[in-house]
Amino acid sequence: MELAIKNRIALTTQNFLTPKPKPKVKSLRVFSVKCTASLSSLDGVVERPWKTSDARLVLEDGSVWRAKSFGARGTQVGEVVFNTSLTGYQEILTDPSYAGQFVLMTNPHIGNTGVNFDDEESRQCFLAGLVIRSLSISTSNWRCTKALGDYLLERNIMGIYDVDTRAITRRLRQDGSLVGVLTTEESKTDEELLEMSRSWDIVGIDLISGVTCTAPYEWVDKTDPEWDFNCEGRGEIYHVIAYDFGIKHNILRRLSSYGCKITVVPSSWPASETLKMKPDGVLFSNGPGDPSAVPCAVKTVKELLGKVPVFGICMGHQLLGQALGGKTFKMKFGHHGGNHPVRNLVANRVEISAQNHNYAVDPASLPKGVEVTHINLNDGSCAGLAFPALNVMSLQYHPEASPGPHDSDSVFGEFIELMKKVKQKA
Ligand SMILES: NC(=O)CC[C@H](N)C(=O)O
Repeated sequence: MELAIKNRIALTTQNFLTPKPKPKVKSLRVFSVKCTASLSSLDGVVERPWKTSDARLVLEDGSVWRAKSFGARGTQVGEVVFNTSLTGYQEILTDPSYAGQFVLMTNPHIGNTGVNFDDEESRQCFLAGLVIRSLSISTSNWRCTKALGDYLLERNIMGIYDVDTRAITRRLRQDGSLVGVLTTEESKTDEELLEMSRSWDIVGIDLISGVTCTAPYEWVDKTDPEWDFNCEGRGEIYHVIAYDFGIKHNILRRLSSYGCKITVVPSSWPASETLKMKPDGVLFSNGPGDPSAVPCAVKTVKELLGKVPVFGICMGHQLLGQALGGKTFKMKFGHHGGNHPVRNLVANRVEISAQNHNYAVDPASLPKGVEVTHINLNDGSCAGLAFPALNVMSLQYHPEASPGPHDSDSVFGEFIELMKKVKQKA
């Protein structure tokens, strides 16, 4: 590794990877975004043409953020994470890996392209809620079929806008991810909401069982030919069993475009049943929550190791890391966005990647023979693994993008090559 990169990693690793102590609450502090125009002299005479704040986000550090609600109403608890993607809010909203989390978008303008049916990444929105700075008052996109607010309302997801997302992001970077409670209920006091946020934790909870499919099914959809790339002329069919820990549809579309016949199975599907189906390869998908809270999934992964080529993405990578004997840990505020530089040590190139995770595999905990194939250049964390002796490959991030750059798409081709090599040997 070049010295400049090594130094950069040494500098940043300490900041980003240290565990977070519970924040101390001195007193509740209220923050609200000021209106840019004022009708104060006319107050009480005319109705304000804009909505006034009707929601609060109370963080476990005692900060109270006044906001305006859109989408569903009620009270919801979750972990607040920030996402730096400039586009693709609908794919983010439907990524099951966000279950239990509020996604705060750092891009201040959200909603301008509305939503459409084709950009869904799963059957529903599993996230706790959406936090944005400014909600677009109109939608302007030829693919739009619905406005964002109506979509969230229909899916019973809370959203807030006119919040100082920049200030919250700085706080999360400083203190680490924070639990928060979002409410539109006036009757709940700030103290009650603070108490609620401090008595909930995302660590140690199995969130996979709430998002996985209930029965196996065949996946048939490919990437729309108009938008396909990288995989022309691959006619050969490989049968892949995809474990659904909260799988994003674009993983399935890309595998299918690359020439795979896919059977998606629930997270609890026994390894023995998978082996009976004689697949050419197994995919372990992305998924929400703490990877060390799902020992059953790790057991399944372990039982398949060495018997069939396997590819893990995000949660799948973390489960593989554990199955190989390693440990995962919670990061300070994780990686969420479409602009993460990763060094691919095998191809010796840098790829800009889409990421969404709060946990990582500790490379020091891995046994001999396991290779770190990719590293995140922002903080030096492990972004990919391989164990060639057992035909294992994995990425901590999202080669399927959706949303995000496509630099790492060719990894699906590498999985095909791995399956081909093993099949030819058999
Ligand atoms: N996208 C994912 O699979 C996320 C994995 C895991 N839930 C994490 O936050 O690290």
